[in-house]
Amino acid sequence: MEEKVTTLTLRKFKKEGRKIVALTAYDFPTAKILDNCGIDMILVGDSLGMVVLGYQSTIPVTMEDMIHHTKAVSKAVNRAFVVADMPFMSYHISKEQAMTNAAKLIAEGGAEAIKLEGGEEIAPIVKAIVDAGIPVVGHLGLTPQSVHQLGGYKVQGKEKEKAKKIFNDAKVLDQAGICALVLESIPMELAKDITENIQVPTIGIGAGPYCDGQILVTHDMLGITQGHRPKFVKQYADIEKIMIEGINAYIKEVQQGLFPDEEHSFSLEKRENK
Ligand SMILES: Nc1nc(=O)c2c([nH]1)NC[C@@H]1CN(c3ccc(C(=O)N[C@@H](CCC(=O)O)C(=O)O)cc3)CN21
Ligand SMILES: CC(C)C(=O)C(=O)O
Ligand SMILES: [Mg+2]
Repeated sequence: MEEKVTTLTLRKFKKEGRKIVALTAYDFPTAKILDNCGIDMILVGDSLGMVVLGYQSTIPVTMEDMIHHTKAVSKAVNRAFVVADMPFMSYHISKEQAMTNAAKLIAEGGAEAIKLEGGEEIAPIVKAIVDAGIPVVGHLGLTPQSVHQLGGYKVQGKEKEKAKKIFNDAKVLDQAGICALVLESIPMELAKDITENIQVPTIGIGAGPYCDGQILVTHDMLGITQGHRPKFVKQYADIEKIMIEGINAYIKEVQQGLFPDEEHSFSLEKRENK
């Protein structure tokens, strides 16, 4: 197995121009498969709410949800860098609350870093968490926890002034000590500019090819997302089709009395049955 991925590895990858490959996971088997494939970073995203809990946004996701799923993921992972999203309003009320919640995701959840959304306005909180010894990943551009303020899941930073603000936020977060920065749904030119002007690696999602790494929601790229899939997603497999085939075959065999057969049943006589 390749060496454990740490914050130092991420920095080294950026320097060497080796792309950082990231995906999301919310459960033990998925995390195990991603880790065995050699994915560099696994994010327990609050997209959990939309992808596996059936919510309309990431806003209802709680600290309890995040700890629960982070535990499952961290138990599965040997090599990848495990990052957990801080959920909506878990880092805004006070520095103390933010630090307590970050600590829970690390100590109880087993994450190695936490991610939070926002720029300059949350930089003091980022710095406090980093100073406490917890690696922090930033997240700029389309920040889904602010969906109501943004007026929908729209591309951010298209206007010159907005782009300037995002660039400045990236610089401020870099200064505050983040270990990586997620850039979501921004023009590729802006992502390139940020990537070339901060010290830590950028991880893009809908942010073009010039980022130091890429992330997607695993359910989107494997084709099991129910409902809307963002435009920036490329689908690499159709797992839903495979699931439907398997489930339909099972339904048919049970209805026709073909399953279970002798091979999958126990009997008093045949001792070799497991
Ligand atoms: N399944 C899923 N995939 C994700 O990537 C994802 C989530 N859920 N939930 C949390 C956030 C929300 N994200 C989203 C959600 C929707 C769009 C979206 O619908 N975008 C429009 C583009 C709008 C525009 O042109 O400005 C699209 O049509 O894709 C984008 C990102 C990304 N994250
Ligand atoms: C889309 C990624 C970056 C995320 O924040 C999530 O999965 O929650
Ligand atoms: Mg998120």
